[in-house]
Amino acid sequence: MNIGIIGTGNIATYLLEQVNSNKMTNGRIIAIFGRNQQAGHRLSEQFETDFYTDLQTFLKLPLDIVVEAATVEAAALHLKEVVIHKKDLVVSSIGVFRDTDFLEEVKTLAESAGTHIFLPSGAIGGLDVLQSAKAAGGLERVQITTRKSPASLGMEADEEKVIFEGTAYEAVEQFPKNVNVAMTLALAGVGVEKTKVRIIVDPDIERNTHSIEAEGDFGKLHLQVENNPMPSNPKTSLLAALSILAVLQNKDGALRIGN
Ligand SMILES: NC(=O)C1=CN([C@@H]2O[C@H](COP(=O)(O)OP(=O)(O)OC[C@H]3O[C@@H](n4cnc5c(N)ncnc54)[C@H](OP(=O)(O)O)[C@@H]3O)[C@@H](O)[C@H]2O)C=CC1
Ligand SMILES: O=C([O-])CC(=O)C(=O)O
Repeated sequence: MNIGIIGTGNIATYLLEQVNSNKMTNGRIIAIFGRNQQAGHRLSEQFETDFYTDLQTFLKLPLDIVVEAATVEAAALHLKEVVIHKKDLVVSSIGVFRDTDFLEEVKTLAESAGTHIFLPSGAIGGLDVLQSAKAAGGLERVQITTRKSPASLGMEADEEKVIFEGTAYEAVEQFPKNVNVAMTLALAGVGVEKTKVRIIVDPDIERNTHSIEAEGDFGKLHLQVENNPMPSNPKTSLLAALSILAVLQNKDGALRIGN
């Protein structure tokens, strides 16, 4: 499997280490696309991969799958092109699908190109439960409370404080680098308007903590993940990078676990 990555930051570097150096999948990252020349050339040398600043040249390579690990803005600019070039796609900046028309466009393009779009579970879990719970309708309520340190939220704070309460749609607009998880939850469950989000800054915690509650005909879900942040970007949890690695490991497997 030939893998390409969009982005030259924290998740991209982690995947290069695990895939190219530690051989944790049966594929190889043969190319990265980015705008940061310095980081791109450094990664290219360190992990024996090619670096491109021109998307069209990158997408002409024999890539089987492209992992977007950049930003919501970069995803909005580049995802459609990836699918038009008939590549499978893994999206990290899932907040981009807050624009549900854009999601429908990318999905329709993938259907006609015969490719697949993977939305990893990222820094949370429970998406299997939500999808099962709504399979016959009957999922009523979904809420996520995200608690992060001031460093993870990129702000100053001396005491615990609720800094946001609203819908997933509003949360992703205001915190595009911190609550992609709210968007993933919304897509798996009851949508961007009905998914409720609370964000708390807490100077006493070190882990990025996401608590999910859901209720419906199936019963109730309570799930809490306490994620270690990544050293090179404390906004991002290690589990988010691991979930992309797991997608790459499992994508072509004969056995599927979970719905
Ligand atoms: N789904 C989930 O659960 C989670 C998703 N995420 C999301 O994953 C994404 C990657 O995270 P992470 O690696 O930690 O972030 P980083 O900030 O470490 O890296 C982002 C990279 O994107 C690059 N970039 C920005 N704009 C563009 C562009 N227009 N074209 C090409 N490259 C661009 C940056 O380059 P430059 O140096 O030039 O700025 C940088 O290399 C983020 O959107 C993050 O919010 C994170 C955690 C959980
Ligand atoms: O990594 C996390 O804990 C969550 C995150 O940043 C996001 O969803 O964007």
